[in-house]
Amino acid sequence: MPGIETSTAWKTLAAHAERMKRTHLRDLLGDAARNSALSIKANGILFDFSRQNVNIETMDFLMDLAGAAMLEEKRAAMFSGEKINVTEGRAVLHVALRAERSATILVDGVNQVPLVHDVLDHIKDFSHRVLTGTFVGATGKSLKNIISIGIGGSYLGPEFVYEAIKCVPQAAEVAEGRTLRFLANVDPVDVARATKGLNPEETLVVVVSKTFTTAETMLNARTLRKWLLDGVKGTGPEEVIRRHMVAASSAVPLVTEFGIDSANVFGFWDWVGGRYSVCSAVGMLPLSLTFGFEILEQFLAGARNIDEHFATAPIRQNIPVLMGLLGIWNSTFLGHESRAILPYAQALLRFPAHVQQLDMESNGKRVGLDGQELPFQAGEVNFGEPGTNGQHSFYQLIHQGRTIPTEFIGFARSQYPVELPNEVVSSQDELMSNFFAQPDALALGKTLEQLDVEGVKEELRPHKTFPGNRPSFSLLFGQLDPFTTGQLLALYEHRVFVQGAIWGINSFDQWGVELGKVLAKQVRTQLTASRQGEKIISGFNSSTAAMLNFYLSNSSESSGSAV
Ligand SMILES: O=P(O)(O)OC[C@H]1O[C@H](O)[C@H](O)[C@@H](O)[C@@H]1O
Repeated sequence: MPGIETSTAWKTLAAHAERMKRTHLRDLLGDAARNSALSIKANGILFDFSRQNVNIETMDFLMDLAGAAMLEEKRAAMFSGEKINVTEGRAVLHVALRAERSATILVDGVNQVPLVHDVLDHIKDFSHRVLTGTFVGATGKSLKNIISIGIGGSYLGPEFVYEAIKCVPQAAEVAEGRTLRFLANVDPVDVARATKGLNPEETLVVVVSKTFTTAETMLNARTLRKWLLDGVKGTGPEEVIRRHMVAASSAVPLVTEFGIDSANVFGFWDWVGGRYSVCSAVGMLPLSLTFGFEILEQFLAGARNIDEHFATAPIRQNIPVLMGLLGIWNSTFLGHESRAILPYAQALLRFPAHVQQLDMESNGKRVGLDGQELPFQAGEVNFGEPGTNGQHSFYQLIHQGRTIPTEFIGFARSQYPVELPNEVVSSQDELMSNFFAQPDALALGKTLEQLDVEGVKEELRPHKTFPGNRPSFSLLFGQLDPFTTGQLLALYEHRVFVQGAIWGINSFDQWGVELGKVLAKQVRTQLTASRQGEKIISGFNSSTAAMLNFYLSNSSESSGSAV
């Protein structure tokens, strides 16, 4: 099939983009009919994209592009369990992780949904036993601390959801007196941070790894196995591991080889990509052990709610489809290479980091499905911080430096309202005043003439000018709770799918992370030899060899300061 760039829809959009580059959001936003057409309400969410550099015609052309890319057919293929991850021969079924018990999704003729619910039932039962003190540590103490070891997709999603849900009062109540910490980095400092102040006798370690071979995770798992064996006395090592270590993995034989009881392995399947695995045991296990399964069920229901919307809503009214098409428009047609994710909710502080992996590992590709080099760039640089913090940090660049499409995520109600008697607004209204103001500041900007009228000194006017015309969209929800957290997760997962489908790439492999791992193996071998007295560093270019020499000669305490 010829690349999407050969389609009429693509060429029409490319020509249209040249015209749209000459329009300004100041003028576009003056058209109330346009604005109301570029805003939809669905599933309790308001999605306003009137501050994108688009008019009604642009949206028509983008719909044509979706048709030319066979977006709806590709979406149906994903939902029906076709092996759309062609380079790995796998289905892509994170939607099955939150499917209703009664649903049927076949892979190789086998319904996967009952398998999903078996594991969910197992998690429900196990977390209930831990939370009620029926399953206890080897010395009889209740397991009130959880350390979840995992990296990449086995860490970022669960951490984002943990931070979001821990701010929900009902969840905070269940988690009272409990600790959940994540250990991702192989930096020994992360081990120290994760274990600091915890009693191993009261700690359950959850090893989360799809492959159970990831170097960092396995070293951290061995490190914490030793920490447990050193710290839990009076019983044999097998009992200590059986009582204090469990796993979420799709590689059950490797887990049992490690020493973890097969009864305490919570499986998932090759059709769950790491960065799409939050709704599998990867997230559900550590989070249920902290907040209880019932709260996590609401999270799954939220994700399912958006799955249904994505699968069935007409594409013009379909939030992830619109988000994805606008992503294509901004990056491919208008040339904006980055985007900023700005949740006006402190509880979403780790959401941008999750989206970073989800989007950049999925769509940061150089070839199409057919292996041909793409004639355009795929993927964007994603970054972000909660508002208003970001405003006091990098918004300067967004307002007056580069043009970076921004994504504002806000909530109508706070979980912890603060209303001081002598303040003009509540803290939530103060926060949201910024949420509503920033998109207009970016879109409308401020002209020299306005500054003149305001009496600003002439020499300062250029410095105080805001060009405006900087696109953004706004997603507004009722309240941040487990359900809306699930909705948000699924919206962004499906947006990634839409962009990958239009670009014609495989969003579900990640060969780009392999080369560095292979080279690290070579360095590891050299470091082992050097530590055993081998004087010669070989097999590296002179730059790496010099850095290794510097590292080795400064790495013992007696070698003093490195510089
Ligand atoms: O879950 P694991 O198999 O340990 O993988 C952890 C992570 O490492 C890999 O290198 C990939 O880049 C990620 O997509 C993955 O999530």
